[in-house]
Amino acid sequence: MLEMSNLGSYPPVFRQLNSVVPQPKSYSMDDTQVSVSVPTVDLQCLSLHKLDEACENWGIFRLVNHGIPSTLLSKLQHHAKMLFSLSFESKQALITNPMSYFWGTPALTLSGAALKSASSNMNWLEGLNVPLRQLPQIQSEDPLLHCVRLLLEEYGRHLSRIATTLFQSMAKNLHLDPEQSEPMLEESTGFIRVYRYPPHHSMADEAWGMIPHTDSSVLSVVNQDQVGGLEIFKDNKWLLVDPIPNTLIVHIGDMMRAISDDGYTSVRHRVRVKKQEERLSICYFVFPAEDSVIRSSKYKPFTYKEFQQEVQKDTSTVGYKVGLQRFKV
Ligand SMILES: O=C(O)CCC(=O)C(=O)O
Ligand SMILES: [Fe+2]
Repeated sequence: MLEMSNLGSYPPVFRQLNSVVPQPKSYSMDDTQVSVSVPTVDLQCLSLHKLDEACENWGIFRLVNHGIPSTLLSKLQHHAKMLFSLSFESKQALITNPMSYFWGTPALTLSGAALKSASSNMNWLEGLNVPLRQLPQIQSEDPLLHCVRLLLEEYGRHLSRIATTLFQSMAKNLHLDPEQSEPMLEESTGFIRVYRYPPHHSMADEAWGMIPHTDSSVLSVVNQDQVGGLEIFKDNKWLLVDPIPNTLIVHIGDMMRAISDDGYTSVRHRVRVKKQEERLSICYFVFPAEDSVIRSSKYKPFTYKEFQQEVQKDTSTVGYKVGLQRFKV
């Protein structure tokens, strides 16, 4: 029996029973699912060597002892779940500028609206986009939104601390000049995406919550619930990254890859959704200062702003992100 409760909270496109989700051939779901144990990095006793190895060989690691109270993590998950369980129409009315509510794609315009893509790939997700710098401007009368805002503010402060500590250690490992590396991680660019991946009722057993991609960020930090579904591409195989309570998953993004002159990998990843269970994740992304030039031997000098414009153009015209390849020397 399919889990049908609260159907009205899902965007209409996700409500049809027995709909066939278009799955492009290159994203077919017939591969086996094997779990992988990604390297662990301990933020309290940070080993520069372990961190360097994880960034170089994996582009992803599990962060433990990160200093975020487990009560904050569970409160945030709980309140985000409550917010998503409101009716679709209430969410559209309630979640307004500077936040935004979107579904079907994680690619957004600068104003936070879903970006029109040339491809017909449906990402089985709905989300909340939250630019951290603008969070204090949100003065909602709604008690739930107010509570979510306060929790996100506290969570955002922890994530800024974590990203800065990790980036400074990576910069040390890469022997970057401190003056040049400082603007490569600009805390004020940080934003949070809260995603709900609805259960799907299509003919297939599974669907893509998010199709394969690399993140455009310097670093991304994922806080997933216990449902699972995050996969990485390593050694020519897709591998499952199982959830472990109170740990975070850190991805190296494209900007860090360029900053490290391709010394670090930006890992390809995707999210698989299940038929019965919805999944929730809270993700943080941080970038270089918009106009700071990223210089390396592998790429033409470029700013994050130029990179982002290229990604948006490719998504609307070609249908997918080409990314760093566009800037290769
Ligand atoms: O929900 C997740 O676990 C991952 C989300 C993600 O990869 C992204 O937003 O780029
Ligand atoms: Fe991602």
